[in-house]
Amino acid sequence: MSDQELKALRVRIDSLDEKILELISDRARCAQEVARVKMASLAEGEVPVFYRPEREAAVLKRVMDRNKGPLGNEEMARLFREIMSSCLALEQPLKVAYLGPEGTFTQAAAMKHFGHAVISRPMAAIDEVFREVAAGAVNFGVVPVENSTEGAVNHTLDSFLEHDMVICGEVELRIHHHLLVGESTKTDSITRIYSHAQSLAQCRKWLDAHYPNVERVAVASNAEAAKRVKSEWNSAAIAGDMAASLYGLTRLAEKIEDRPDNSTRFLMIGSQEVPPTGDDKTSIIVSMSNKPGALHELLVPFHDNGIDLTRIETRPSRSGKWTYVFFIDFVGHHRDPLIKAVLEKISQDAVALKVLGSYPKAVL
Ligand SMILES: O=C(O)C(=O)C[C@]1(C(=O)O)C=C[C@@H](O)C=C1
Repeated sequence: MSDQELKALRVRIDSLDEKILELISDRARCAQEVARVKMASLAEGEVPVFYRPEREAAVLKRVMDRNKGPLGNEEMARLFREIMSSCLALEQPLKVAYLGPEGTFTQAAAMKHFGHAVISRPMAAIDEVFREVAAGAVNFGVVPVENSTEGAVNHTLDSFLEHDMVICGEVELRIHHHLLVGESTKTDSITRIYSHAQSLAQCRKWLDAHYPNVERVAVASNAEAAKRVKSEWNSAAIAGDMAASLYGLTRLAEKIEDRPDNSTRFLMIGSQEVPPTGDDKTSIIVSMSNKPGALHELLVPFHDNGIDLTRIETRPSRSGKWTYVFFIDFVGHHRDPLIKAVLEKISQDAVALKVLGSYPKAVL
């Protein structure tokens, strides 16, 4: 390519950037107008709802449907995700609590869902995220709920039994783990590997093969593991990209998770009900009386009405010895007439039924 050609292409890029800049500014002004309309149409004593997950899901889907490339759908949606995040921040800067410290996968999930224009607050434990949301100190919380290799995150499920929360979104993240070391680590003298217990479990086979005799130390989070190795010459950490760059660590080995499709699902929790989008999921908690056939009785209405169950998890109820509650996720919104009828049928047989929320299926 000649210098002349390169110059001409850059002139074109500059002119396109100017147009994009103008269009983004136009869009941002529109969002400001939306905020004004939302404020003007409030009834007496009503609180404005600026964040609209159902609309955001529709915007991202529309972008993906219309995208002709060469950028991929995910890439394009990510760019629009950030534009929308900045537009919303003009209306109302969202405060989001997540399972910290900084650099965790939960932080990455929060950014993937809300974009980077939110005010984010790391919390030391899952229960603290719930409490922060319940206290109204933040608008939303982000917590992990299940991993494709290791299963349910029980702390999260149990927290739903203790707090009244509405689930208003979900996001899935591919989890890649790396073996990380600090500048002063002597890589041939590693005697200790730190990580969160779930991550150590997700890399068990790799560790057995490569570091069979090295002590595995479970710590509160992967980011905490990364922080520790920075100052220790004989240890390594298992953590992801965010923690690696946050603490300036080097990847001794990349993508060491045992299963290449290792993913974690995260939930957005708050107090806001989300209207139907036509492509939703619902989460409920049900407790049945402790008698034979109770689970069968619970599942029949779903089967009879062709409702797609995406997950079922059992946890001790905490209100009696050997009594259990079921956490169930299924496709549909609790306001859909068919789902309404099924939930009514179940509540006739159940000891208790609580809808945790209906929310758009993860778009990104
Ligand atoms: O449509 C709205 O209600 C808006 O506030 C605009 C907008 C956007 O930028 O598209 C911004 C924030 C909402 O969460 C959804 C969409």
